[in-house]
Amino acid sequence: MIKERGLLIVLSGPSGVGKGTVRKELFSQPNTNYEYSISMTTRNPREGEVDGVDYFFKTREEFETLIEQGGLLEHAEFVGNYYGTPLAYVNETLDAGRDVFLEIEVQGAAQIRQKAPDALFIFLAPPSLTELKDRLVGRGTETAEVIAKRIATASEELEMMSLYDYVVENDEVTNACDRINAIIKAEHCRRERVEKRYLSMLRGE
Ligand SMILES: Nc1ncnc2c1ncn2[C@@H]1O[C@H](COP(=O)(O)OP(=O)(O)OP(=O)(O)O)[C@@H](O)[C@H]1O
Ligand SMILES: Nc1nc2c(ncn2[C@@H]2O[C@H](COP(=O)(O)O)[C@@H](O)[C@H]2O)c(=O)[nH]1
Repeated sequence: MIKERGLLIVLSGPSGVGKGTVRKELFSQPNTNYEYSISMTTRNPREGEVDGVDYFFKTREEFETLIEQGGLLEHAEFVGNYYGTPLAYVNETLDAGRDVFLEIEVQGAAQIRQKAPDALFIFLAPPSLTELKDRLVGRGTETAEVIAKRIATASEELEMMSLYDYVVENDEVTNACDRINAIIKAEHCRRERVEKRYLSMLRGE
């Protein structure tokens, strides 16, 4: 029997909305049934960030070589730094029948929409623009200049919301996680139904 390929789950949304916070909460839950794909970036590590855990930190030269070699499923330049998803890890994990969870910005998500339209696309939205700004400033990890650039980019990012399968408001982290888990569960049920229908059609039933 052919092993069913895993589901590619893409969580995206503007900088500061809480993607990382929600993702960490999802992965801390006992029954999490998907694998996190660690991204590559040329950004400098923040205090406490660990290479190979939070990101694979690369130089621009290393990153550009990876692009040339076709080693990335998607990549984007975001506020002066490259970010990208390693292709081999995603393919190997999906081929093994495991779901893969990506936490990426919107340009990368749009590339995946082209390459893997059967992925599940979830947009994490802020309760308001003011709250988004407050979260970005409150995190305190970027300079005022970088925060301003990220906020300026956020308006364009919010315009991409309608291209997603689902929009989840991140009002409270636990609520957002419950909604995301419910969406993933529903998507699995939907795929099972489609597969059953297809198989019974093949059998001429
Ligand atoms: N539901 C929430 N309510 C209040 N604060 C939140 C919520 N979710 C996240 N935050 C806070 O907002 C800030 C930004 O969150 P986080 O770093 O997870 O965002 P992000 O979308 O991953 O950002 P980036 O795209 O820049 O990496 C953090 O200080 C986090 O603690
Ligand atoms: N297109 C991609 N975007 C990614 C990836 N990994 C993270 N990100 C997104 O970049 C911004 C900035 O991240 P930060 O850690 O500097 O705050 C944020 O929206 C991330 O979600 C990736 O592989 N590809």
